[in-house]
Amino acid sequence: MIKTLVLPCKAVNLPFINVRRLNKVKATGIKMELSITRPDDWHLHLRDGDLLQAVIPHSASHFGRGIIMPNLKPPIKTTHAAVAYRETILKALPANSDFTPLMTLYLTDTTSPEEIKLARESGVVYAVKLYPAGATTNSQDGVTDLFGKCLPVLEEMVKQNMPLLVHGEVTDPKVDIFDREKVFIDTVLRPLIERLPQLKVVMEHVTTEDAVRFVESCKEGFIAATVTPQHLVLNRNSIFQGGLQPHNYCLPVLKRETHRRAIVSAVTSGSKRFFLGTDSAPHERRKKECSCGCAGIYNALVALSIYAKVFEEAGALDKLEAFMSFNGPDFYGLPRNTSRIKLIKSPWKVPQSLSYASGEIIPMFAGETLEWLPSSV
Ligand SMILES: NC(=O)N[C@@H](CC(=O)O)C(=O)O
Ligand SMILES: [Zn+2]
Ligand SMILES: [Zn+2]
Repeated sequence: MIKTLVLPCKAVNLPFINVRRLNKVKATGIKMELSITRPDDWHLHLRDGDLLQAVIPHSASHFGRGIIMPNLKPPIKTTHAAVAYRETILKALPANSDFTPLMTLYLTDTTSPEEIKLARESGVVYAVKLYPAGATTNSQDGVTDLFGKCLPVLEEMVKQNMPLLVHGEVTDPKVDIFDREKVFIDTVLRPLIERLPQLKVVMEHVTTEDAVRFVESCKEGFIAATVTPQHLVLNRNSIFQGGLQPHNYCLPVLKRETHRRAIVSAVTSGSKRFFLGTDSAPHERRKKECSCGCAGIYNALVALSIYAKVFEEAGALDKLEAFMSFNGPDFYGLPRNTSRIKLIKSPWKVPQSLSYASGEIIPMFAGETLEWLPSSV
């Protein structure tokens, strides 16, 4: 018998659901289903061109809204560009999708306070993204000196109540890659918050116990963090398991098991400071499987299944909905979604690869069987 743990749900269409499989589940009476408020993705790379067309149905089928990262080539540095990119995304959405892209601006050394006012007035830009120059994919135009170049902009962001989203790693090549998040907290984030305590900051894709402790130590409602599926289920061994695994390479790089456990404890504790941000970051296969592969894991297909598994294994399924669907909008001051989705405890196989016009994408956990199937209601 199927056991519904939460409340009744309205229909949503998820294109990759296999209805025959669903019927089989019901027929054989496999376990349970969860009904939860439709989640949002507070950290999403949708790219542009063919890749956008290929990936957008996956996110749009699961999520109500997505914070869209601005690290395109060229980056989305102005409100004008953000408005145009939003239009492109809306055009690429499947028919009948009501997915809402929440746009962001890419902070540079020369972003003006005026641009922040324009962003706020636009009504479609919800945050500004800090990429330390050289820290990650397409961050070349990022910030070289936050305190030296960006203080007037950050002060305007406080006035406009515009959150700063942070890729929290220093770029000094002398700092060990596994320590870059911790050093960033000590040398940039803590001083920033002391200087501008009213600034809202999201520490994106936290990967260490240090980051978890730091976020927990800050004032609730001002500092929060997104957490990816990969940093909840993989540790740094996964990058080297049986040979080099380019599809498990992302930034900030996966860390030790102790860090992974600290992140799991934090999110499953029920703290409001942590919320879902997949950091789904597609790259064409040849850009991952080459001598200098790109950082980024494509997890849009599997994210909800993985989050559910993590909360289930921690005995914290009752906290899953807040992490997925409440903490994010509450932090951003936006309404929670009103529609619902189901997660059904039923095995499903992740495709080996996804073909699209310019090549293929290898999804996270390609070819593996996962347990929780996101479903229409
Ligand atoms: N996370 C990643 O490894 N890559 C992201 C950039 C980012 O979020 O840092 C990308 O755009 O590919
Ligand atoms: Zn990042
Ligand atoms: Zn990202």
